[in-house]
Amino acid sequence: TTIVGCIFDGGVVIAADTRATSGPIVADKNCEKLHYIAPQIWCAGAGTAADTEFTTAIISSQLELHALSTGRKPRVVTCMTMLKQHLFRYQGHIGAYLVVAGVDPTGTHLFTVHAHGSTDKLPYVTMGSGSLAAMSVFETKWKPQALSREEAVELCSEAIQAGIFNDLGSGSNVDVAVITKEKTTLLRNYIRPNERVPKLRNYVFARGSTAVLNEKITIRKQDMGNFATVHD
Ligand SMILES: C#CCCCC(=O)N[C@@H](Cc1ccccc1)C(=O)N[C@@H](CC(C)C)B(O)O
Repeated sequence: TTIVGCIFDGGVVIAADTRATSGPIVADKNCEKLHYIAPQIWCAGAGTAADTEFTTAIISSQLELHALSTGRKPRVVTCMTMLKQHLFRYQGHIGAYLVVAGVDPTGTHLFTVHAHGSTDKLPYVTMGSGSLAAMSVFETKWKPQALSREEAVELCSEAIQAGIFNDLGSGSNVDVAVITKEKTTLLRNYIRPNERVPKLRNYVFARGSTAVLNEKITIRKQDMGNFATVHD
């Protein structure tokens, strides 16, 4: 997996590839790694598919109950804290490596949460087996000046593509989610760089397509008797 997150002036972008693997086998060529937590909080997941799916669903549910009991909009830091405490309790046995991003009344936030429960708060992050390929893009192209929405989307898309093309654990398509104060936009399969083109069913070549450079006919000794002696 390659997953990334990047803050821009007005919100935050997260993106992911769509490959699920089981050893050397591609188990799913177009799976979803961007998970809904709350209207303006989304999570990208790497690691064990089941663990990322269930962990985000459980915390999404708990966060909704928390928002209802407080009567306030859910905060990204609350989501991050619930995730880290859950994962720490299981001492890393829940293989969920998450990028948590969103906008709440306190502002725009981007965190990473690792399976053992450690967290980081940064302006751009990468996770998964393709994270080094993706980080090479950020370390080369990211700038401290505020990025525009388009710049952030392009940068995240390029970082994911670095993972898709250089990491065997990543592949297929690019999914993107753009979260702003106004709304969240999920761009499923934003880029499809590995479309499978229809294969030609049959290959017919005209005679002479391949030049015959020389011909050599050998008759076996024991076959010599099989030819009538021809005299003019
Ligand atoms: C078979 C099957 C379904 C997917 C199995 C499955 O979790 N694959 C994992 C790799 C893995 C991990 C731990 C045990 C085995 C296999 C996988 O593809 N993880 C990607 C993210 C998830 C959300 C798709 B990525 O991190 O590479």
